[in-house]
Amino acid sequence: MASSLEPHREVSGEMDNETHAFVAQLAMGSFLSMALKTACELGILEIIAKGGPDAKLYATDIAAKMPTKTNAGSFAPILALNQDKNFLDSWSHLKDAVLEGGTAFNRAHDGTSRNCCILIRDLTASSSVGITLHHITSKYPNIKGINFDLPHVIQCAPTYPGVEHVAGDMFESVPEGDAIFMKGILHNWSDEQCVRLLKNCYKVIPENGKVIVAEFVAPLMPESIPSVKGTFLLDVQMMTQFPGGKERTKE
Ligand SMILES: C[S@@+](CC[C@H](N)C(=O)[O-])C[C@H]1O[C@@H](n2cnc3c(N)ncnc32)[C@H](O)[C@@H]1O
Repeated sequence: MASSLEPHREVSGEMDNETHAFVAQLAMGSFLSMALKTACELGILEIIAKGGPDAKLYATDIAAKMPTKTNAGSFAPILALNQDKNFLDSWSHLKDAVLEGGTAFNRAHDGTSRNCCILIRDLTASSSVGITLHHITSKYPNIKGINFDLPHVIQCAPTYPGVEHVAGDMFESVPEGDAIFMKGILHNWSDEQCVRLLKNCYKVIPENGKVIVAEFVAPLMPESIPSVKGTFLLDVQMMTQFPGGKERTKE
């Protein structure tokens, strides 16, 4: 008999985004109970329910009604609340089951983006042991790659053709490159730390250089689909493991 946990299609080779998101959900499932426990302890569910069915509550509105006082300053609980609330909102069936009250939502900002085309000769990447860079240089052997990471990580990195391993601290400086590719790096760090890192990247790229960032994009409105649930699971994981870490919206 078919169950909602069974995959809906055959997956061969590369996983598609929704399948990957579903696997991530299973792997990070414990964050749902952690977020729910925190929401209960902070009284978030009661506050939203008390707002009534038509209430539109921002995270700051909910934070203002919370009796809990923390030592972390006023910004930290609001930030944490946003992350926890987005995550819970993306589990709409849970929200519907628990809440009879209003909807909580986030402030929207307009933003624009543009596409760019890049030609890379030297590519610097912060990428652990260099596997991502190896995928790139094996397909495009004209690209020379520099895998940059902390010394204890570089120590364990295997040798790949076209990939040079360089050890250092990206908050001090990063190696030069026509392009700098960072996958899953910025979400570990606070906005201030990201700015510091991005400034270090800017210093070492040429005038027409590129900094390429690969991250999950958090939507402005939580939706109950696997890719969004996965992004907010990761958001909660970042919040719990890295001070200031978070998944960011496109803006
Ligand atoms: C989330 S992992 C990167 C994941 C990898 N890019 C991938 O796609 O699988 C973050 C990496 O940043 C490295 N890192 C952390 N602090 C660093 C620093 N100050 N300087 C350089 N690398 C650092 C970590 O050692 C780790 O390998």
